[in-house]
Amino acid sequence: MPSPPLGSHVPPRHAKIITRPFPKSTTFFALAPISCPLFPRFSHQFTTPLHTVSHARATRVNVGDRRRLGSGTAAASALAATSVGRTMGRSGSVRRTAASSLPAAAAGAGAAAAVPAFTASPGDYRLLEEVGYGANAVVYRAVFLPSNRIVAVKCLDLDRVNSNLDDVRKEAQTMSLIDHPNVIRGYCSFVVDHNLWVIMPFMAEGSCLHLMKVAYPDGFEEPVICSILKETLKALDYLHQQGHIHRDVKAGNILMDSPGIVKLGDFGVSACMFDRGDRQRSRNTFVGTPCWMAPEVLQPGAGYNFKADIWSFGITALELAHGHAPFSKYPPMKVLLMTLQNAPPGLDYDRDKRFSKSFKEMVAMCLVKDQTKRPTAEKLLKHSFFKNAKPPELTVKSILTDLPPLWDRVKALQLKDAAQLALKKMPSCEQEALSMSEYQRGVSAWNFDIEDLKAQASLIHDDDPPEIKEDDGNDRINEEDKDSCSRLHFVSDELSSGNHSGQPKNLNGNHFSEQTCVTAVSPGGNTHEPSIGLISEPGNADSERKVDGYRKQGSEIKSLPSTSNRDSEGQNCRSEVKQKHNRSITENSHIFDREAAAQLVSDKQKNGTKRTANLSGPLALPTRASANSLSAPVRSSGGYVGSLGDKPKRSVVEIKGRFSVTSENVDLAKVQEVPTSGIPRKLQEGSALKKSASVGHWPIDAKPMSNSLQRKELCNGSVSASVLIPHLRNLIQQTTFQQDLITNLLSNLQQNDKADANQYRPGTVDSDTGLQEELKTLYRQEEIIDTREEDNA
Ligand SMILES: Nc1ncnc2c1ncn2[C@@H]1O[C@H](COP(=O)(O)OP(=O)(O)OP(=O)(O)O)[C@@H](O)[C@H]1O
Repeated sequence: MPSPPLGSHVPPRHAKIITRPFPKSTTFFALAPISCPLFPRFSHQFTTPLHTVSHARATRVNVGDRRRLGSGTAAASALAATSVGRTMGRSGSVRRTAASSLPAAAAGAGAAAAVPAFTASPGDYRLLEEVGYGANAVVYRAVFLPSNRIVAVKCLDLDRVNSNLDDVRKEAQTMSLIDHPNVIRGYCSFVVDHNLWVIMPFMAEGSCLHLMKVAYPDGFEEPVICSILKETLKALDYLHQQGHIHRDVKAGNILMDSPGIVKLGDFGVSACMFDRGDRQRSRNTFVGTPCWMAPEVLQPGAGYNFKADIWSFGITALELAHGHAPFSKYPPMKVLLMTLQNAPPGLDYDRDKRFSKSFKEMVAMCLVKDQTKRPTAEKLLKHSFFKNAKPPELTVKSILTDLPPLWDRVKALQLKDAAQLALKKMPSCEQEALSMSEYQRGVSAWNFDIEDLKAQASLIHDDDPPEIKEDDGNDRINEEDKDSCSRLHFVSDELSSGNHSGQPKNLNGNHFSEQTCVTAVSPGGNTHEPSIGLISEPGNADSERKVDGYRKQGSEIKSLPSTSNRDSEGQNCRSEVKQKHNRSITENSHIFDREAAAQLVSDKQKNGTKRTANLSGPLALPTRASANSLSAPVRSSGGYVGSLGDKPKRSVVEIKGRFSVTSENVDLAKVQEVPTSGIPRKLQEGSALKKSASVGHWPIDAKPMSNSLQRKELCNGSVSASVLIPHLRNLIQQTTFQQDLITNLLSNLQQNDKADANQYRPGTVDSDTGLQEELKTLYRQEEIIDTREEDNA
C-alpha cells in the first residue's frame, strides 16, 4: 500500500519514475521553487512540496553562495533559518507526529488543536538533557517555550561539517519537507553561533541501537523486529516514492517514541534520486556506513539507486536480530572486501533457528547482490513476513517497560564507557577504543586515507578467526559470489587498463583526534536572567567531566529560569552550544573516491599473498566520541594511527609503508613464529624481529613470552583480565624502553653516517662501539625480563 503522498496533487506512486529520467514537469516537488536566500546557487534545488510552499519560509540572512562554512560567524551568516511551522491544516499523520511529542498533560489537547508553528528563535527553546550525539551533532531534549512543547534540538556543529554544507542543507531541507508518520521531520532550522539547530519531534526512547546496547545486546525477538522493520519499511517506501535515497538505514537511525512509535531519522547523507550535476556526482562517492553498505555502492562506475537502501534494510534486520550488524567485528576495509567477495550474510546459522522461515526469506530477498533483483520497499511490504506484523504500540511498547528515561540511559552508557577507558589508562587505547566503537556503531562520516586503507587491507589476514566465521558468509559462497568475483576482476582490468596510475588516491587525509565537547551559555542581553535553559559556564568544573583525558559534554545540564518576557525573543538570551572538537577537518569529510577503493580491491586481488598479521583492529577512523558508540565493547585493537595528527607511542612490531602493526594487535603466537634467521640468538629467543620497510632490520620485542602456556591462554582469550593487565603493563614498559632504544640507535646511525659515510656498512653495527653498548643494554634488559617472568611463573 503506497504511503501517504505529500499532497493530493502528488501521484501516489513514484517509485517507477526513478528508473528513468524524471521530467521536470512531473516533479512532485515545488513547481515553483521557493527562493533560497541561503544558497542562491542552489535555489533551483530548494524545492518543497506544493502544499508547503506557502508555509515554508527560508528567512533571515541572505548571503552569497558559500559552500563551506569556515567559522561560526560565516556559518551564521550563510545559513538561513527555515521554519516550516505548519499553521494550516495538516494531514492526520502530521498531527499524530505532533501529538506524540507533546507532554502528557498537553497531549490530549494538542492532538485536537492545530500544530503550532515553531519559531526560529533560540530564545524560544530551553535545552534540557543531552539525549544522543552522532557524527556531527549533539541532540537535546528541549522545551519549545511558547507552547511548552517537548521537542528534540539537533545541534549540528558547523565547524565540523564545514566541508559538507550540502549535507547540512540537504538534511535540514529534507527533514522540513517530510510528511510521514514514520519519518522524522524537522519543524524548523536556524543558525545559533557555530551551530545549526534543527528542531524536530522528540523521540523519547531513542534509537534501536541504543536500546539494544542498554537492554537487548543479543537483539530483539521476532515480533518486535517485525514491527520495527515494517514501520521502517513504510518510511523507506515513502522516501523512495518522494525521490530520496536515505543512504544510512541502520538501527542507530531508527528512533522510537514512548507509545511505540517508530520513525526513521538522520538525513545527513540522504540523496535525491533526481539530482543532476554536483549532487548526482555525489552518488559516485561512498556515503554511508560500511557494514550497511550495498555492494554496488562500493563498486565504481555503475552507480546505485534506492535499492541500496533495501540492502541496508536487510542488514538492519540482521542487526536487530543479533544485536550487531554482520561483519561488525572487522575493520571497515575488510568489511568492504567481504561485502564484495563473500556471499551475502543471512539468517542461516544455528543461533537463527528461533526465527521464522518468512523472516529469513525476507532478509534473503533484501540481501541480493544484484540490485535489480532486490524488491522495492513497496513490494517488500507485501511480503508474508509483514502480513502478521503486530502494531508497534503492542510489541515495541513491551520492550520499553522498566527502562530509565533516555537521558539517564545515555548518561549511564557514557559513564560505563568512560570507566572502561579509564581502566585502560592508555591514551592510544582510548583513541583506538573510541575509534573501534565508532566503527562498530557504524559511523556515517567515516573518513580515511585511501593509501592507508590499501596498506591496511594488505595486512588483513585472509584466515579469519573461527569465532567470527559465522558472520562471514564464507560458507555460503554461491553463484552470486562468482559474479562478484568476475566483477572484481573486471574492476581490476578496468583499472589497470585505464588511466589509473596505480597510485592510491588520497582524497582527504582528514585527521581526527578525540572529540571534546563543552557546553556553555552566554547570557547575552539580559543580565538578570539567563533566559534559556542552559547550562553552565565555560570552565565550570561541573560542566566538563574529564575522564582520563576524555572530556565529555556535561550531561548535568542545569535548567535555568526561563524568560517570561516574550518580547525579548532572541535578545534576552542567547544560548550557545559549543562543541570543541580537537580534530582537523578538511574537505570531503565523509566520502572517498569509489575508484580509489576499487583500486584497493584490485590490488588486494592481485596481491593474493597471505600476510602475517591478523588484524582485528579498526582503521584509523575519525575518532569521535558518540553516545551511540559509548556502549560498544572497548577493545584495544591497535590499528593504524599513522594518519592521525598525534601519533601515540606504542610498540610497533611491524611497519609496512605507513602502516604500523602494534604489539597489541598482533597474534602473539604468530609473532613468536616469525622466522628470524640472521638475527642474534638472544633476540630470537622471546623476541620477534620483523622487517620494517622504514628502518630496515631492528630488533623489536613484541611479546617476550617465556611461558608457552601463558601464550596459549592469551591467544585463546581464556585468560582473565587480572593476568592480562599486568602483562600488558609490562609490555608497555618494555616497548617504551625499546622505542627509546631504537631512537638512540637511529640517532647513532645518523651520526655515524655523517661522520664517515663511506665506512658505514649496513649490518655492521657490531663494529660500532656505541651500538654494541646499546645492544648489550637490550640483551641485559631482555635477561631481566626473562628472569622476572620466570620468577612470576
Ligand atoms: N528526534 C530525536 N529524539 C530523540 N533522540 C534523538 C533524536 N534524533 C536523534 N536522536 C539521538 O541522537 C543520536 C544522534 O543523532 P543523529 O543520528 O541525527 O546525529 P548524526 O550526527 O547525524 O549521527 P550519525 O553518526 O548517524 O551520522 C541518535 O542516534 C539518537 O540516539
